[in-house]
Amino acid sequence: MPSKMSLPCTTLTEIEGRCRVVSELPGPWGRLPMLGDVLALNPRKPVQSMAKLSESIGPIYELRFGPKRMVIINGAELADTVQSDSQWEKAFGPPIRRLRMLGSSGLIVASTNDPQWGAAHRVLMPGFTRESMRLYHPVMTDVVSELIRRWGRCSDPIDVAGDMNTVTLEIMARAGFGYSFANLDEPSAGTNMPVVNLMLDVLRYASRPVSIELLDATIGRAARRRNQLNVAELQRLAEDMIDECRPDVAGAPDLLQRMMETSDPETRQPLARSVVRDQVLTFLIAGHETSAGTLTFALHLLSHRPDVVKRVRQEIDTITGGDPTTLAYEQVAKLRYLRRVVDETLRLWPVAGGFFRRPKQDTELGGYTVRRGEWVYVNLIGVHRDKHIWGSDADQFDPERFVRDPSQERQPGAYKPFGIGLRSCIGRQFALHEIVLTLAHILYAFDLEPDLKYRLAVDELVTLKPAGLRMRLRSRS
Ligand code: HEM
Repeated sequence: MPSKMSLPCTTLTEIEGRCRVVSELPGPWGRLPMLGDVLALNPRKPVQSMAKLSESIGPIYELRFGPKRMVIINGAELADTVQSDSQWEKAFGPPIRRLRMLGSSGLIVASTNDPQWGAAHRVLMPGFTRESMRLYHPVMTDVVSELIRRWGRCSDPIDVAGDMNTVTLEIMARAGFGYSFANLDEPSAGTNMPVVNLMLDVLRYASRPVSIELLDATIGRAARRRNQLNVAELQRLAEDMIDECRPDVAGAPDLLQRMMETSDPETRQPLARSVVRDQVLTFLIAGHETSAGTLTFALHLLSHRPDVVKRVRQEIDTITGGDPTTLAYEQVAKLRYLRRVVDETLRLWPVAGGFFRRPKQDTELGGYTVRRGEWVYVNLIGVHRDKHIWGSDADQFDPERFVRDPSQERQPGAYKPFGIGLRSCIGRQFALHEIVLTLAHILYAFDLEPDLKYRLAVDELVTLKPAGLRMRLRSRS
């Protein structure tokens, strides 16, 4: 029998006082000297290729890029292991790290130890309570109603992702910052809203492959310059919003008024203007792109499922008596079937893609050792389609999965579209309310006619989104 020392690919590790042999993590074929696993991933679709790789390698594997190792997990049980905030913390992978160019104290990109993150987090959290959500509801309704009126006059197929970006950005700006980019009722408020294009350009630059980043100093100079100009323009826009912010007299501050008028309850200090500006940009980008992607996926899936749309309309009839334009704040939470549709959409297409964690100490993950500080990427496509949890039809769209059955409680890590722990999404309730409300209005007003030639292709611009989806809408009235 060979000794432990002669076994290939093994290391010894001490875990919970037991000494055990742990195999080295598997990885993809074709690793290049120096460069590592660059050929294993489609650089334009890293999240989808990581999920694909897990089909051949297994739910846990490593990718190496130069000296850096990244552990990828694709299963619900493994995702469970990285939940604890006392043992794991947020890590910042390439696209999120690059978004620091917009402002380093933004909630998404700042480190948890950064005092600015703590201060902004504490000041903003009350902006997402039920009371605050109640204030955003009429604003959301106004914006969506404007879109419905414009679509009602439009006979051409619509650019779904473009219009969803417009509607969610406008909701974020009006509800969060008392600012309006456009009245969506106007014919000109179509898919080419300049600020949406500006943000998409910045996201495109942030999600460019590492291999292209190497060219920044040479042929990538022009792109870098354009990105700097885009970032400067967005920062100017955020400054304008701050300048235009008026004091809250009604005792119902929006997010911007809250940041301008409230001190950090812990330090009693107000937020610095630069910190406020970083949050405005963070919320404009994080608060619209993800919701827009989810709405776009939902409309794509629903356009092929008239049976589901029919049930959604029956539910709206029951709750509102047949007029969704009167949908009140409390009624949105009662649209339970529609909420299941949204949950299922986010299961199949978790628009954030995934998130990075790192252990605070050397630790065990799925029988392998992960060293303190090493990056672990939780690939949500893999986790949310884990057949051990979701069944052999995990790739199918079935909102019934989310009917609550206490006897079949899933493990906590199995469904995490909004992230984990302390650094999970602060805008979760905002997003769910806005998405359910928007879908209720759209599905009640229009029949969705899919382009039967369209095959779903998913772009990755930091977040996931259907590419080139167009759809014809038929007014039901
Ligand atoms: C369907 C829509 C959304 C999804 C799927 C989503 C998902 C996520 C995820 C996974 C994270 C954690 C990222 C990480 O760990 O690196 C996150 C963080 C965050 N999200 Fe969302 N999000 C959505 C909508 C929103 C909205 C509407 C807002 C604002 C109103 C928002 C604001 C934020 C912020 C500020 C953070 C950073 C929180 C922190 O670390 O302090 N998100 N989101």
